[in-house]
Amino acid sequence: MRKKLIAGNWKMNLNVTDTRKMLSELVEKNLNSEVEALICPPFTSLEAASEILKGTNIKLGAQNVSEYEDGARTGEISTNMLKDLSVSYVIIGHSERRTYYGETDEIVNEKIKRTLSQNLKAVLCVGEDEVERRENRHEEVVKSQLEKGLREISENTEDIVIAYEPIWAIGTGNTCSSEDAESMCKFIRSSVANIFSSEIADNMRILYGGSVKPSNVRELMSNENIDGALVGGASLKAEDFQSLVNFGE
Ligand SMILES: O=C(CO)COP(=O)(O)O
Repeated sequence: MRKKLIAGNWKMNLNVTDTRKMLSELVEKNLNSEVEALICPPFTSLEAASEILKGTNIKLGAQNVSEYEDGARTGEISTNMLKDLSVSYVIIGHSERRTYYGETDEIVNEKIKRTLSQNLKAVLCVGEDEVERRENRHEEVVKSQLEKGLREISENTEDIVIAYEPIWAIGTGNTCSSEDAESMCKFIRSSVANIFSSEIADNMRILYGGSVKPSNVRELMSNENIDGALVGGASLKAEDFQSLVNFGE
């Protein structure tokens, strides 16, 4: 049985003071222990977050990582630097990094290899844009992202999580319907089975992301192939994140 995962991707929001405030409130909340909770703050807040989350069941993640181990890579952050701060998950290949910072499938693949090699969990983001959806090319696009992103990976596949985030649903309030999200997550599971094996696919968690809110999380999580959510805007307040983890309660 796959344990549901609710992950908050804070993106470029909440400075250290705001992080301390939010997480100090969150650790006092009653969260469903059957659901894994993950917070991915900006790099600058990781140390503060690590201190506050220590001893809790709330996991800590990063929003990106370098594909290189160390060295002359100005502005980059390494897996070792993240592990030093008790980070256990890394979001890789988010559409905003692909769109605004030119991250290719090949770079994403290198980042995943680096992340898995360091025994960190990799959350691979895939998803089509509005034109690709309109032209009914969403399965073709996502299948290609999976095949290229997961190329030449054979170890630590249990540390891979997939996040299906249709770009047209991110930050728009235009959430993918529960039926369409389930259909795509089922397609992703089938694609992963072809890349690895049915056993690996059956055990791999597949999240949905794109305007998930406390008001729609329960319906989305009721689907067989949706194992959680990757949430942006609605993850920034402790009360909202508690509601997401408790599936709208
Ligand atoms: O990009 C997302 C999470 O990674 C989704 O963002 P929103 O929840 O704000 O639509």
